[in-house]
Amino acid sequence: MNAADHTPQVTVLGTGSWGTALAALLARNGHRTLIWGRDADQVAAISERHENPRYLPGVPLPESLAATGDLAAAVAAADLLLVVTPSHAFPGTLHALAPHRRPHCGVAWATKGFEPGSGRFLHEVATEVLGPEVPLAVVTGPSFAKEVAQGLPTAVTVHSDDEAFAERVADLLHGSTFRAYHGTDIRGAELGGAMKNVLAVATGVADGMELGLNARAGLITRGLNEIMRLNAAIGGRAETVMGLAGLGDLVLTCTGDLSRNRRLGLALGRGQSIAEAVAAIGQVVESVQTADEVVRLARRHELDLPITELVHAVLHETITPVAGLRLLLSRDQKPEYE
Ligand SMILES: NC(=O)C1=CN([C@@H]2O[C@H](COP(=O)(O)OP(=O)(O)OC[C@H]3O[C@@H](n4cnc5c(N)ncnc54)[C@H](OP(=O)(O)O)[C@@H]3O)[C@@H](O)[C@H]2O)C=CC1
Ligand SMILES: O=C(CO)COP(=O)(O)O
Repeated sequence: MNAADHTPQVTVLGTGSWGTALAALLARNGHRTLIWGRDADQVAAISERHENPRYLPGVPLPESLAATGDLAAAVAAADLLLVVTPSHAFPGTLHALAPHRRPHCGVAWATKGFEPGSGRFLHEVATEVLGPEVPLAVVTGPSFAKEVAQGLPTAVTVHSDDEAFAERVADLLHGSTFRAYHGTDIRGAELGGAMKNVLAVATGVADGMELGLNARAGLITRGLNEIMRLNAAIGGRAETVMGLAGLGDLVLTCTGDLSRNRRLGLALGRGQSIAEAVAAIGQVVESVQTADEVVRLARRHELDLPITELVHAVLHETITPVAGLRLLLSRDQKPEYE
């Protein structure tokens, strides 16, 4: 965004619930905003009816929000790109945008997760695909798309190795009901956003089994401990875990029924199958893939993360939720902090 002679053009990639909510926010903040989606019907609905009936039904979108199905043109027009496709589509989205990106255009993403199959952080994927000179940032924190789209108060955080870029992205998002903080711990911020999705399945399972509020609080707190330990191992900052990207998003996702990851856990705790539950949710449920990658990362660092391991085993159907929680409760007594 080096163009002093025009207001910056922001292109959001992904017409799912979060991409649409963020694009609407940017447009309402007065920025020239274009959203790209792969589904022609969704693009037409956003352009013509100012609604995304598939992902945010009933929520009016600003008329100033433009939509397109032409990825090359959408990227070529952008001074800032905001990628909001799911983690499984993230590497493909970056490869698709790379040839069309203008040299000054930084890339941010609001995707939560890791590269499937390798466990690489998304900023590592982005650096490899785009090169080390491109400013990169992650937008993360406790933020249900529906509430943001409805204009309800929300706080997020934007992290980048390039502090000025993090601040610029946060500036574009910040508004009267949307507080955007910024920081420079991209690893810790990405880790928190990914891990909370896995831990939300565990609290969902416990709540689905009606194990009570004590169990829920215990799981959230011990889950936080798992984020703290893995975060220390990967070189993230401790304060990131205690902030919006860690504790904030963990609490939201473990307790809020708008969470798809929590809802997956609730369904499993009530005896439904994973396939049934995911189909009923009808949107991306990142934990299904992220659990594999967190376990891979933890094992690489020789860390024992029992709640994460339990969710991983439940999602692979190698243990039932009931047997898994019994196993968790029967673990040896130990100090609270190691
Ligand atoms: N929803 C929320 O409240 C929040 C979500 N996030 C994160 O944002 C990311 C996106 O999630 P969200 O918007 O909620 O997901 P949704 O399930 O609401 O939407 C997913 C969107 O991604 C599109 N998509 C899927 N695969 C591809 C692909 N290969 N290329 C292009 N587009 C693709 C889908 O298109 P199609 O309809 O054609 O399948 C759909 O538009 C996730 O990582 C999530 O964790 C973060 C914070 C809040
Ligand atoms: O990341 C989110 C809120 O911050 C959305 O959580 P779910 O993907 O579980 O719905």
